[in-house]
Amino acid sequence: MTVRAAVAGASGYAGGELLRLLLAHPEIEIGALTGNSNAGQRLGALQPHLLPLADRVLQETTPDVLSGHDVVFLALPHGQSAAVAEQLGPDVLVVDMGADFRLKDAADWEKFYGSAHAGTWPYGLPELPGGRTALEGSKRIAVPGCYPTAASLALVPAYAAGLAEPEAVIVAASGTSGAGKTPKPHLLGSEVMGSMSPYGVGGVHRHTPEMIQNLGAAAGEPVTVSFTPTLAPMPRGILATCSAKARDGVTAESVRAAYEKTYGDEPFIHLLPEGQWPATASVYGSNAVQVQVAHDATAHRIIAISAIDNLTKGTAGGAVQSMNIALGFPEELGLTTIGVAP
Ligand SMILES: NC(=O)C1=CN([C@@H]2O[C@H](COP(=O)(O)OP(=O)(O)OC[C@H]3O[C@@H](n4cnc5c(N)ncnc54)[C@H](OP(=O)(O)O)[C@@H]3O)[C@@H](O)[C@H]2O)C=CC1
Ligand SMILES: CC(=O)N[C@@H](CCC(=O)OP(=O)(O)O)C(=O)O
Repeated sequence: MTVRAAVAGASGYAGGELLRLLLAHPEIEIGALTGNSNAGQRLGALQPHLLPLADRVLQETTPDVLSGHDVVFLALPHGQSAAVAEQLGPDVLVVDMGADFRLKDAADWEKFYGSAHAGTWPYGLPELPGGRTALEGSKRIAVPGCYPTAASLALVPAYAAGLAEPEAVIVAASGTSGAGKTPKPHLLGSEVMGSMSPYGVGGVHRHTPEMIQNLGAAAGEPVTVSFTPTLAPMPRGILATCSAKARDGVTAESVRAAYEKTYGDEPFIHLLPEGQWPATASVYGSNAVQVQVAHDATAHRIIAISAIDNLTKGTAGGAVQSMNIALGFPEELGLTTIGVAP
């Protein structure tokens, strides 16, 4: 069954990565491609790596242009999706790659995003407990943020198994594409190259409530999260170093067993052999997630580290994986766990 998909935000990084994946998806026909300031431009001028689509011209992002598709992907800035989504019929699968529908708590949304909460859609992280069931047959999907994807996949097994105290510390490094394509002074090559720097420090980053939501659901109790993002001099990738105090009686063996049980059958999550550590280079361009976990016996902390490609599993790959589940396709269709090296 071939489905016709439109992509709003096709000129951006998330939209470009999505199109790269959709071009390799055997059941997708690519329909309308839309933009904002770049409407009227050839895609080849904006996304030169997408050769088969080079002569397609971006249209305005309007309900008329987006209607008549089976699936509509929204890769728009925060706060722009709700107005578009409400114009699309209930039979269309709408996959929002922005943040608008990720949070359950309206007060959290208002505090971190500073606007009225649009609502909550099924959350596109199938590997969470109950995650697949929530997506099956759904017509609306909220794709997670890239940092919450990495951090949640690192720590959820520990919380779901009751091994960790409800106080997580997460420090994650992201490549610059996480900030989108719109030019910003702190993203100039001369600012980023050869340097790493923190930002959004002190519990103010907007992904913090999303992590709290995911970890709290897994733990069955509120979990506090201290999250510090850092910017790394690379185009793609997130390395999330996450830790929590271990509960009494927890051992290296019980931690390892919980992660093996949780991730043993997951198609995209690779729990690395003991002694091997995740690296962003290993998941470049792939939907794979590398995870490793250790028990620090001296500090009695669980240390869980994950690596993802922020644009693939962290955005577009997660969107395609969730779409596959919603439409009843094999979950891995059009996605790869094969990276690019060196
Ligand atoms: N980059 C990443 O790693 C991740 C991104 N996301 C999310 O995906 C979404 C897109 O991000 P990203 O691709 O990085 O951002 P970009 O800045 O690279 O792209 C933004 C896209 O949205 C379009 N756009 C901008 N303003 C409007 C508007 N008012 N109406 C309609 N379209 C508009 C732009 O069109 P034009 O160029 O024509 O102006 C462009 O196509 C965001 O919500 C982001 O949070 C989620 C997870 C990770
Ligand atoms: C490096 C960098 O700036 N990263 C972005 C994360 C972008 C992202 O994936 O999240 P959303 O989908 O919620 O925008 C940031 O920290 O704001």
